Amino acid sequence: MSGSIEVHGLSRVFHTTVRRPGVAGAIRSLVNPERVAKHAVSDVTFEVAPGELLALLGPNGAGKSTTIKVLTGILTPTSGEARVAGVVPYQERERNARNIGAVFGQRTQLWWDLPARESFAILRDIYEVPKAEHAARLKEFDELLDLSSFWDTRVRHLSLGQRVRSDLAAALLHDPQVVFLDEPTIGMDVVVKEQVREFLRHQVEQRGRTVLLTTHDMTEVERLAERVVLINHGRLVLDGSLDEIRRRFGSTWQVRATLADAHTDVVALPGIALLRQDGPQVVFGPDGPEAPTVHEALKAVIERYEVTGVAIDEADLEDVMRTAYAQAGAAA
Ligand SMILES: Nc1ncnc2c1ncn2[C@@H]1O[C@H](COP(=O)(O)OP(=O)(O)OP(=O)(O)O)[C@@H](O)[C@H]1O
Repeated sequence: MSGSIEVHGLSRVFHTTVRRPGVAGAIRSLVNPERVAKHAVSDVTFEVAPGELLALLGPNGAGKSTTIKVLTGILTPTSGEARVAGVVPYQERERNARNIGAVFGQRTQLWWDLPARESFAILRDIYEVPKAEHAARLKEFDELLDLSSFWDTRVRHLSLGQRVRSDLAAALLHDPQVVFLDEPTIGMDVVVKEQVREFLRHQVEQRGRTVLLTTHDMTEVERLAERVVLINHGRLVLDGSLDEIRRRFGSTWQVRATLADAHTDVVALPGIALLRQDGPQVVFGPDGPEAPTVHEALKAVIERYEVTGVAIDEADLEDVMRTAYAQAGAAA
């Protein structure tokens, strides 16, 4: 489908040789190398709808970059299949390259010794973008990313934040439907991070681009993604909303309410336990694995009781993800 990402039963195994210890071991490794198989991605299936931003999450070494490399046509899967905007990326690399933009936060795709603006012009020629279209898009990107203050400086002299903003513009100048971002804001200061997030939101909401994002920054996930796919040890552990992740792994919220009438008979609600009552002050918490999210609980409490004030305490997403990774790791 146009603009969608489809991944079905995707697996990628890397074969590496291990060196045996000691001199004798090294000689034996040369004569008879010991090969080990690393299952970087195992039977992963998910889809991203056109115009959706999905965060692909997981601890270091989970298989996120390997998945993105297959989807950008850099790697061929060992088994399973993938389609990006209807194209099998590793079979039709050039066609796929026209439909996608990719930014890898850890390395640049720009010409190191050229000013970014010259790289943009080269990319315009490579992708055969009409001049007026290119100029209009560059103007839009400049307004959002403030590129003109540094686009005449050689890329090797740019700060990290300036370089990644240039990379983002370069990746999107040919107007791709699908964008892959592998840790785009890694190492950036908070102001530039926010600018980049605003830009990405604009690209999804106003331009309808499909974005697959990997990040270890949970604030980024909260700001940008409605849906996340969580992988660990190469296997898909969860595909759902942030609320579902919170519900499964972050059951540490509390809803504190002040009742209008201190004599109200307070009872537990479905999935919500009454933790404490002290006169008009009542505290509710989650009851069991099927407990609602803190926002659903808040709604249930104020619908059921007449209250003069409420407050919520919520586990932050970093804590929730730590629990998710630990539990997923144990299960994998
Ligand atoms: N070319 C390769 N050869 C051998 N093993 C590899 C290769 N590329 C990746 N791996 C292994 O595959 C696993 C998944 O790596 P990948 O880079 O996809 O993880 P990741 O989720 O992107 O991690 P991070 O968050 O640290 O970037 C790791 O164990 C890694 O060592």
